[in-house]
Amino acid sequence: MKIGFIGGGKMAQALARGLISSGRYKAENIIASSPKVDNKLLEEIRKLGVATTHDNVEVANNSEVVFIAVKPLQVSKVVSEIAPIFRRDKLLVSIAMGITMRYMETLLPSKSRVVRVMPNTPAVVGAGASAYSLGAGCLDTDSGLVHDLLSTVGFAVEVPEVLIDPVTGLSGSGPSYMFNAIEGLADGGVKMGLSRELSIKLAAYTLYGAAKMILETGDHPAVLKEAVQSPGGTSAYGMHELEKGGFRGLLINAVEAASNRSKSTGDLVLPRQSMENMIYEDDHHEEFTSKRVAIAGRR
Ligand SMILES: NC(=O)C1=CN([C@@H]2O[C@H](COP(=O)(O)OP(=O)(O)OC[C@H]3O[C@@H](n4cnc5c(N)ncnc54)[C@H](OP(=O)(O)O)[C@@H]3O)[C@@H](O)[C@H]2O)C=CC1
Ligand SMILES: O=C(O)[C@@H]1CCC=N1
Repeated sequence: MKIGFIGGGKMAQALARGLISSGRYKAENIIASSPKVDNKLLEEIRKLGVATTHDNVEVANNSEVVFIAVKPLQVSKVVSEIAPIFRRDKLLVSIAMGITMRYMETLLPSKSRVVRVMPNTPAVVGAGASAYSLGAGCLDTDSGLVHDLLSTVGFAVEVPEVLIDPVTGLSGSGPSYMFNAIEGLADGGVKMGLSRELSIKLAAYTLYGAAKMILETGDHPAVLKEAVQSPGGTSAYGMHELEKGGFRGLLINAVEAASNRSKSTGDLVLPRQSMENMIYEDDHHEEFTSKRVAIAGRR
């Protein structure tokens, strides 16, 4: 199986590393591209034994599975670039936040095989969580193929595309919330006299252990929580403080806000006939935001 990555950044590296270390995919069958000649990220991916190029079409020409691993606003440009050579013997797998399959399908020849995936950064250590959706042009075997590719970096599940934005708000962005949680727990440890180093380690093992218990016992989190809280004990006192601050409500809000942000990023990229109103190649944040506001105002 020949695999290509258009974009050689953090997620492409994580996925390439997983594919290779699974032993199921060979480094010599993987190629990645990025436009800059002195690209540090591309250098990193080359260290894995992966071939690199600055030519996206070369990647597509040499791959049966082409991952689109560029930032959302660059998707239009790179998919349009490879569209002239794209055939049904190739599978396009986009990991870009917010960009719908319908949009990518409009840029490609009809009946192209397109898959949309939302992975997350723990893929770097083989503990990723990915959800994927298949486009209308996909073959019956594509679900198994994508599942096999994503399983090399962790858990993978197929979902309808309408759920990809919520997945983005939860597991796609979730690692950042949890890094903050670890930092906060460690700050508490430091406040109470533990060293910074030990506090971070204890906090990380605590999240890791709690997650492992959920996955391995299959018990509901509420059951496991009750087992920690003895009547009048320390955990009930700590939990009361968290709830006074709206702990669970804040997490719900975070997932909702991030899901909506993913959806609105997709909405920004309108069908092809409206493209002349947009500056796709400019990923400057202010430009992006003001354009979004302008589009929202036109609705
Ligand atoms: N980071 C995360 O937690 C997650 C990210 N994603 C999605 O993954 C995608 C990639 O994100 P991430 O890896 O974090 O981003 P990075 O910025 O690390 O990587 C993006 C890569 O795309 C390259 N690139 C830019 N323009 C082009 C082009 N025209 N042709 C080819 N390559 C190009 C960049 O090269 P250069 O450096 O030279 O500009 C860079 O190597 C995004 O769409 C994001 O939404 C999904 C899930 C989680
Ligand atoms: O915040 C972001 O842009 C990416 C998408 C999913 C997780 N992080």
